[in-house]
Amino acid sequence: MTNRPSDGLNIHLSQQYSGQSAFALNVDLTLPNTGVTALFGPSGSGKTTLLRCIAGLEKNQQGHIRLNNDQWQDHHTSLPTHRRPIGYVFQDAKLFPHLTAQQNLQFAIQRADKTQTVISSADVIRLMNIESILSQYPAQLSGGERQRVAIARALLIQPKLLLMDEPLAALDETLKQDILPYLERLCRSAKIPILYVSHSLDEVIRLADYMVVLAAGKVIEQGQTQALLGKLGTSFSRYQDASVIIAGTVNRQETEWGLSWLGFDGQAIAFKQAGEKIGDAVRLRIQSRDVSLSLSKQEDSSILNRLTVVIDEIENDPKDPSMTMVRLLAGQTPILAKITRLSAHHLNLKKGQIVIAQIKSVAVLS
Ligand SMILES: Nc1ncnc2c1ncn2[C@@H]1O[C@H](COP(=O)(O)OP(=O)(O)OP(=O)(O)O)[C@@H](O)[C@H]1O
Repeated sequence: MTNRPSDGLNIHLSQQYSGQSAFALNVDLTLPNTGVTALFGPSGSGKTTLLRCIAGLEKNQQGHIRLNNDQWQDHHTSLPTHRRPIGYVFQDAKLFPHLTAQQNLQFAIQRADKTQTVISSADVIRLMNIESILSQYPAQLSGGERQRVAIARALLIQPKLLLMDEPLAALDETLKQDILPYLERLCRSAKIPILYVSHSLDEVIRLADYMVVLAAGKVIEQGQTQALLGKLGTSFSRYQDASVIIAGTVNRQETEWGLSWLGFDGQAIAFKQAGEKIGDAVRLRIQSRDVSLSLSKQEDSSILNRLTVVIDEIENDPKDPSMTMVRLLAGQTPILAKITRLSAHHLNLKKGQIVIAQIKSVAVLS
């Protein structure tokens, strides 16, 4: 195989562990060179191993890794970890315990690639909101604060690629919710690609532009987050909380009722106000179990959101004979509705049919 220079992160890797686990990682991926790519998959599917290979931390890894035109590894050579321009954030913060937060950051600044500035110290401190804790030692910080310092430290290395391995996994639910907005701001503003390992569909939906799903060391699904979540027959469409993302612009507000409307693909959907203004770009999460279907607009229903949609595909749930998933298109935007097979039969639902999607509840993502 010939390797042509290309944009993005190009990973062609195999790594084998012998012994009891006998695990093999085999991936061939070209990932976007901006935005967040989530590595998703069950425990033991190889997500951490893949990150470690990219970082050059695994022995015996075979293949090539290239970011844009920089070759980190090929069949002949492999850059040692310290020469790969990466920032790495682990589950637990791994700060130096004998150094203050400020000194931990200073350590990164000294090691930084002086030829490029991804982010300034001032910006990172503001983005992670750590100004007031800089003089503290790690033991004096909460888990969430430690993790924010660890993320800042990884960025101040001025990496060309940021690797994040379940950065929220060690935090309780409240701390997770506290730190997610910082991560969101970072992910939206960073000019470098971020590879983000997570078990949590919620995190992935909020943060990732692109997704790669691993199972038993192989890539089983990949694509733009919005498109992949809106597909049938994937691991996501069979999730208990299968969801889609609707992205659009706020075009109406009724503050008296505490509601905003998101315009997308010629339609509008109401959601609970969450501080957004007219003209803001917002993404909403819609769970398939919150979508019901009717053949006509029921004006006497309490449900506000009634979208005119076309049935694109119908799939019976292979694990639950009572349920059916229906893929709908609102313009070009896919929406999934999880309904009973009996209802689908009674309504005689067919591909191409125009129906009304009634959406009960909508979560604001950003
Ligand atoms: N040093 C090692 N020696 C032998 N087997 C290993 C080694 N490191 C990882 N493995 C095996 O490789 C497989 C993949 O592990 P990995 O940690 O990459 O999975 P993961 O998807 O990140 O899992 P989790 O979500 O639980 O962190 C597992 O079966 C694991 O036991």
